[in-house]
Amino acid sequence: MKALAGDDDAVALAACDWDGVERALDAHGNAVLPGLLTARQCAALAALYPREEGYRSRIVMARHGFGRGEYKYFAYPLPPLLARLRQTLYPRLAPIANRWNLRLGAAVRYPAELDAFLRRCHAAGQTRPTPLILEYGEGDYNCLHQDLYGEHVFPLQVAILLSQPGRDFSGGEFVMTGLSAQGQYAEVVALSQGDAVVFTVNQRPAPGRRGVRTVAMRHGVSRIRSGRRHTVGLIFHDAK
Ligand SMILES: O=C(O)CCC(=O)C(=O)O
Ligand SMILES: [Fe+2]
Repeated sequence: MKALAGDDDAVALAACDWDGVERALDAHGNAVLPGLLTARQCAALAALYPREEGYRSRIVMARHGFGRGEYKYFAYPLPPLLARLRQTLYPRLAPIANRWNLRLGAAVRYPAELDAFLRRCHAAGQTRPTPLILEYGEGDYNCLHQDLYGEHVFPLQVAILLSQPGRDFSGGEFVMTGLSAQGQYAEVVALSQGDAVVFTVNQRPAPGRRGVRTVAMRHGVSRIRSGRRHTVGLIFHDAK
């Protein structure tokens, strides 16, 4: 077996400025992990899209009112790189998720390891894997949404841009909105190929006039102006 520590993504994760990530998540509800994947890893993942095997379902977004474009949910076992990233990202994010719940007055606490959290999901009937790969062509977009799949929700998720902006596609920006008592705002998260964005699934705490304010977040993708854009999404809770 290839040594975990020798893999590019493990090195990239270890090199991340996790204090900076935590500060950005607290301030904005999203944070970029630059260069999480190499161009070669991105290309290898994007090349999985047209394959028949390895998936549990394919969703044509326009059929469900989700926007335009399509995506596929991976089946278990996940591609090894994605399984490893889901396993190694989770323990970095669980302490942040727990601190957020404390501030929001939510009783749920997340175990330190992904396997323990997935056992909780599976016991509640959330057994279907949620990691996914998306493909957008010219004119496609992803409506603002929240990836909630049942009672158990891990409050942070990750998306990785596999395509190179300017070369493979134009437009197609990752966007987030936040809604609170202080109004609604929108944010564009600039990503390069191989960058990951960690972002709020549902609600996040923010400083308010009287203590903590709850900000309800949604994410989506603006219209692809030209070319083709692929992303991978890592959601930590499984689906019913
Ligand atoms: O394509 C994107 O950048 C966003 C995909 C998405 O909605 C997700 O990963 O949950
Ligand atoms: Fe999503």
